[in-house]
Amino acid sequence: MASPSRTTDAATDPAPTPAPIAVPSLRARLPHAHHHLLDRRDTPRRPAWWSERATREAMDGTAAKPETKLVAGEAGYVLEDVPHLSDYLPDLPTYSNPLQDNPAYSVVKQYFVNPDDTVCQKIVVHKGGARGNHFRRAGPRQRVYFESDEVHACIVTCGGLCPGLNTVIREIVCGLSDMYGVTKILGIQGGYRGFYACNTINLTPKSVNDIHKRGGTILGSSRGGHDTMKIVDSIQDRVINQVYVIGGDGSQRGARVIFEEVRRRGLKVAVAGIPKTIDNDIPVIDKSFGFDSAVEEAQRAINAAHVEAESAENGIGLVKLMGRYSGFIAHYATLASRDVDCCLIPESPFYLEGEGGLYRYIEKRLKDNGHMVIVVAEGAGQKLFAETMKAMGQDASGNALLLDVGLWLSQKINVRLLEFSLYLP
Ligand SMILES: Nc1ncnc2c1ncn2[C@@H]1O[C@H](COP(=O)(O)OP(=O)(O)O)[C@@H](O)[C@H]1O
Ligand SMILES: O=P(O)(O)OC[C@H]1O[C@](O)(COP(=O)(O)O)[C@@H](O)[C@@H]1O
Repeated sequence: MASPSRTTDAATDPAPTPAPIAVPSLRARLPHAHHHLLDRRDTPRRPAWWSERATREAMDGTAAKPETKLVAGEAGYVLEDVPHLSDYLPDLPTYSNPLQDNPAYSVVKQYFVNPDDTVCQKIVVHKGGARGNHFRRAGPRQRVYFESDEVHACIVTCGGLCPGLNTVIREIVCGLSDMYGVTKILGIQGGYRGFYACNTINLTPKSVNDIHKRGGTILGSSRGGHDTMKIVDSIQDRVINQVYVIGGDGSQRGARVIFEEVRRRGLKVAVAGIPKTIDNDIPVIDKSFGFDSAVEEAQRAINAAHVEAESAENGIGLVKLMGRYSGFIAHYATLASRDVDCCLIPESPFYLEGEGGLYRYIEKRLKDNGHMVIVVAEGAGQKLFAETMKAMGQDASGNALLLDVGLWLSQKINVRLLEFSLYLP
């Protein structure tokens, strides 16, 4: 996507010499927690969200087909339901929700989520059309399946980092403790392998009080190491009955197989997945946590690139942002910043040469404006150079590692600029 051109009188200036592309190194300037936005090659490999790998696997035909719990209704209504304890333990007793003792309870009209509430996949439908796919609405129910003093919960964070992980951990601990009267909450350290290979820590509202001010996850995270049997053995040995998994698509697939094993063993263990993606590429939910921070931080990088580009004749600021398979961070940061001339995202293929190509556009912007800022999402243009560079392989969780579009593009543009300088007016 290219933003509208800004016109200046730069074109009337004497022919400037092309400046090298400024790829601002903001690592030193940004708070530690945000370095990954710019270049995270030296940080633990980050995840791919379900839409990424699921899409890829669906395309390669390698996707496992888990059984989906479908409930058909009238007029084409289909509920894609969540697997639940009561599917295989039908006679479980239920209890009234302790939230009824919450001071807020009496003053709010519709306090609990109606068990039949669903969220529809498509907002826009035709009046005569089918009602389409729906999903179970999340939120507190009037009746619950655990008594407060029976609950032994655990929390694990897996896969890539995302701003807000500690806030989510804190909210689970404080919510369980203060609102549901739960006293036993374990933190599993180091991701899935922590169930069988690491220590656990007791989590209390006091111990998590300040953690939301820190980046990363206080529990640590990891890729790979999902040994379902060992994990469920550990859950059984520790008499855990609620498992909260905070993580991306890989983590949620892991949570699903844990639940399938729990079901196979007939255990009364609830497994809850809290979706994490910095990319905000999950349909149905309003916004994924961490996305706003990412966009905000990205704008700082763009701003710095703009300052550098503006200070050099024919300066180009090239900012590589996160986004393997989705350009939301790049796109939103571009729209918010107003300093970006061109935004390249994975969803929209681009090419270099010829009419409508990137080179022509760069030449025009430099002629018109004397400098420009390009934002490129990490996954943009991969097809363009995949053949000329060596494939990078996979990370420990099986996510494909991407080639560095930032480096490739800056080299390409630098070479082109040298040629371009030959025929600048
Ligand atoms: N299909 C799967 N089955 C079981 N575990 C999985 C699966 N895919 C990923 N995992 C596990 O989930 C964890 C996180 O996955 P990863 O892809 O690294 O990050 P993310 O959850 O952020 O996508 C890893 O420990 C990985 O081993
Ligand atoms: O650590 P890596 O492999 O460079 O991961 C980078 C990729 O992970 C992502 O951040 C996705 O992670 P999420 O799990 O937060 O959605 C992409 O946007 C990004 O391009």
